[in-house]
Amino acid sequence: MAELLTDQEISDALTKLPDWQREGESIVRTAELAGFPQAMEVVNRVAELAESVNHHPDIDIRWRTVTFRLSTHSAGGLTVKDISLAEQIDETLGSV
Ligand SMILES: C[C@H](O)[C@H](O)[C@H]1CNC2=NC(N)=NC(=O)C2=N1
Repeated sequence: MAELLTDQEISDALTKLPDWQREGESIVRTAELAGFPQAMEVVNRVAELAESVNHHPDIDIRWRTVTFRLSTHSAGGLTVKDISLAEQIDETLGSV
């Protein structure tokens, strides 16, 4: 099972994830897309990513605003899996 990250490790990781914020034992990012179709495109791409790494974000979709929340449920907090998927989500958002 992935090891929990320390507070310092989380802070360090977030310096490279400027669009993400820590909220307790999660990291959260909200993105505004051009419209609902684009929002669903991003969500579907992230769903494929999540399946490929077997690590899944909580996703909140409100028209063109999508919020991703990451935490490693099995570890009860933040692990490298969350940081890695956040980086991949940023790449996906950067490509739409
Ligand atoms: C059995 C399966 O590997 C686990 O339930 C996976 C699925 N996706 C997951 N996603 C997240 N965010 N945390 C987990 O602990 C997790 N565990």
